[in-house]
Amino acid sequence: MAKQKKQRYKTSKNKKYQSEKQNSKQSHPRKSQETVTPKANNRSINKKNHGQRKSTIEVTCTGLTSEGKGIVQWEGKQVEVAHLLPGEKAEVTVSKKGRFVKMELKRVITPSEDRANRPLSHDNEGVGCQLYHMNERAQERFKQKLIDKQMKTFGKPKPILTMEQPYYYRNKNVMTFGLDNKRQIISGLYAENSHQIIPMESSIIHDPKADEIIQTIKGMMKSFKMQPYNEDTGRGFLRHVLIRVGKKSGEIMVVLVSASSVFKGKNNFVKALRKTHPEITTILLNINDRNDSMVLGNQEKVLYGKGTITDTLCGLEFEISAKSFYQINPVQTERLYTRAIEMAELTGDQSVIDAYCGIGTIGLVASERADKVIGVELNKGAVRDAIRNSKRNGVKNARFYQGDAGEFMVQMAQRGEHVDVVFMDPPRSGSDKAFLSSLVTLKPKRIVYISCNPETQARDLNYLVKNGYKVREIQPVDMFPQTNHIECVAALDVI
Ligand SMILES: C[S@@+](CC[C@H](N)C(=O)[O-])C[C@H]1O[C@@H](n2cnc3c(N)ncnc32)[C@H](O)[C@@H]1O
Repeated sequence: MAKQKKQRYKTSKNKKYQSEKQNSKQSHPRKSQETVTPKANNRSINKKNHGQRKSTIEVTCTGLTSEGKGIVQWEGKQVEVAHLLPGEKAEVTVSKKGRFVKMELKRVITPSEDRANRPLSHDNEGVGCQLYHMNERAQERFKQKLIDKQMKTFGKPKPILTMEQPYYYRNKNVMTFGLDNKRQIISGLYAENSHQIIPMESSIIHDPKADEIIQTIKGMMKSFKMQPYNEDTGRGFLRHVLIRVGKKSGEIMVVLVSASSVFKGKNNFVKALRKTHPEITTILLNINDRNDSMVLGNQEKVLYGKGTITDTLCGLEFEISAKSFYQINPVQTERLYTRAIEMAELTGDQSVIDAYCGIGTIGLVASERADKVIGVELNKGAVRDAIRNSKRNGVKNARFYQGDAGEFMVQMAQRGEHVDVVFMDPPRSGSDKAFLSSLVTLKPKRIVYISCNPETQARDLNYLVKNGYKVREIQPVDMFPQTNHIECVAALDVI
């Protein structure tokens, strides 16, 4: 049954992009035949005036930033150009505002061998994918180089675990709704560092069914007289739609994020949406009347179904609420957890902590090789999910606690508790002093540190290395192909 449901997702789009590893011998159809006489300097082609100075120039890319943007030297300045690769010659538009220079890629004249075999911008499908323009081998090299550099003081990291089919992998989509300047409803992602919505109908990393449901909702809004929310005026209803897909179970959750709890025509809307998409298993209304950049608010109403979805990971079943953290790439998550648990060298008689445990995934998967597991997590709903997941999978040796992981560790250290192995998987900001200092006081034999931000991970590893640990192994995992994000696991042993 689950297999049947999963196969429904295999639309023609899934077939559009095949792994480049399978096609590596193909020629590069995008290689331009144009020849351009090399110039010593980046030169100006034409100039327009629109209040601010804007012109088109020809440039050569000399390197990459750590975010994967091309570097161009221009008028004594180093300027970043998104989607440009080292060695490439290209036409870019330049605009200047005071001392600030902005360049946007117009046309690549001489493409690099590292360029991916796809159009520069195809219906905005690469929005949010900073490495959309790089082929798979180049992405692998780029990420390996970054992680090698970031971790060099701790030893040489292992080769990054890349994904066989690095497309349509996300199990969660969040799209923002608004009006364009013709007052037409649009859905898309915010542009970098702004709240301007870039409309997009599909993405090379989204689940195609989730993208399809979002387009259906956008199409329904007019007939239901549902207005998108306007952040400036505070008027309108629909802010975002969040979709979660159980890639193995086939279950689908739709969360309508609104600015108010008054949802006129709610029953008919739900009925019409389910009629078009009978595959949706639950629909929720989340009310977010805040002014910050958080997508979800605190209030939640279940409009249809049980309010959660279930999915299978590493052979266990997990129930997931709308607000709980759940890794977005399940294929690579299984590889990440498998490596992390291997690196922990569990023997079955150890006492294990799963810090920042979310819905309990790592701890529950590791539980069969541990004497006992203690999980700690800040998000109340996620802890509820973890306890439910423990029961659901018949795990008897795991306990989950709600609270700040740092405070929890301080209390454990004060009580002088014994811990053998600690898994820690903090948010992007990394861990804090309270957590780290109590960790070294508890002195587990082994620490396995999982992180989606190598910069804060390196900072925290540095603290642990200065306080009695040595790094034994570092394993990067490509959890986020096409983007510049990297996941990394480090195993440390007490000295
Ligand atoms: C990167 S996620 C990892 C979750 C889980 N380990 C997994 O693999 O799904 C980080 C988790 O830390 C939680 N968190 C954030 N700050 C925390 C804190 N101070 N104490 C405990 N948990 C926290 C978040 O709610 C989130 O569930």
